[in-house]
Amino acid sequence: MSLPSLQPVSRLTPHDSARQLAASARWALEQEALLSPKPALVDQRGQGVHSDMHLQLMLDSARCLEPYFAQMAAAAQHSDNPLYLRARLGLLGREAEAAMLATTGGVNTHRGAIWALGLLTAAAAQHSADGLITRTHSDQLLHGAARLARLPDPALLHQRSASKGSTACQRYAVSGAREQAQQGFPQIQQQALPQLRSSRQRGDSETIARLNALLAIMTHLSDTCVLSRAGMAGLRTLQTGAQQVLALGGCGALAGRRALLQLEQQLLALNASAGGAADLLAATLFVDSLCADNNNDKEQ
Ligand SMILES: CC(C)(COP(=O)(O)OP(=O)(O)OC[C@H]1O[C@@H](n2cnc3c(N)ncnc32)[C@H](O)[C@@H]1O)[C@@H](O)C(=O)NCCC(=O)NCCS
Ligand SMILES: Nc1ncnc2c1ncn2[C@@H]1O[C@H](COP(=O)(O)OP(=O)(O)OP(=O)(O)O)[C@@H](O)[C@H]1O
Repeated sequence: MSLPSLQPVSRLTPHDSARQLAASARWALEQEALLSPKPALVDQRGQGVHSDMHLQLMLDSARCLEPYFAQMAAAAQHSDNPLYLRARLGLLGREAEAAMLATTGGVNTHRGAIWALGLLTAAAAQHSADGLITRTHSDQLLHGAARLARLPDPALLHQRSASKGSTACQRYAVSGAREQAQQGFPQIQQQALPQLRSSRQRGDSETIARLNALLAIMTHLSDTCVLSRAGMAGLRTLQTGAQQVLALGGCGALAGRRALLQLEQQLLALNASAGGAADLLAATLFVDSLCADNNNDKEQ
């Protein structure tokens, strides 16, 4: 499952580049699902705490979302009215959620990921004028997605149904998936990308670098998946445990790996898993694969 290689730009039509961005978004979701061992999440070892999910379901879900990401990219290429584009993305995002639920038999495999990757795909497409995917800086891409996320979604002006995420945000007075995007994905910018790149630089394998990036996200994220299932005590356990793994040298060090497995046991006991952090890791891999400021030499 290798990263769809970026074609020589002169051969790309706008249609091709929208498809290529969508392929990269799907690739990022697949890489996140396959990455192992992720504490208490679905991975190649098993289901973690998710009795209703398994690896093949995550991969099927990623595949069914690809055409929606392509439509989001195409919408961004063809619209010069930001308000119209935001409305269109909301529509496509909800269609993508419906397709996901139809594919998985009603299981929420990727709701948060559709939101983050949808916005990032659209922002990347805005940088692909005339069909050329311009290699941009990650800050620019994250800020572009944030600008879109801050625009009003007309479908939500009059009614917004309560979600697990919004209920957790209110109950614990924290910000959730919506604010994470509106603020320019601070956990991607400040924790995940720097950790991914510093791990690579010190010679960690790509798998270890990605696991360390996931843990870096966990150290600061107010993950509403964890809050909904295990409350503030569960979130503290996650954040402290992730900090501990990184302080012990990360997942590539023996002490760090032991701490990671210990964290997993704690999360399993709490029935908690960091789905929001997993979504942001997929978004991180997508941004990293597109941006000129990466330093990766990927082993696939
Ligand atoms: C914004 C969304 C994610 C709503 O999120 P909300 O916080 O209300 O909670 P909900 O329980 O529906 O989903 C939250 C999901 O986000 C992820 N998540 C949890 N915590 C966080 C966090 N702090 N940061 C980022 N992601 C998180 C998890 O995967 C979780 O399952 C989304 O459902 C939405 O509004 N979709 C509409 C479609 C749309 O506008 N799309 C446009 C761009 S594609
Ligand atoms: N590898 C993964 N394993 C599990 N969840 C993941 C993974 N990658 C991303 N996620 C995210 O985690 C979320 C699922 O978490 P969770 O099961 O707590 O949510 P829910 O369906 O809203 O709640 P519940 O299962 O309690 O009804 C999905 O929206 C998905 O985006």
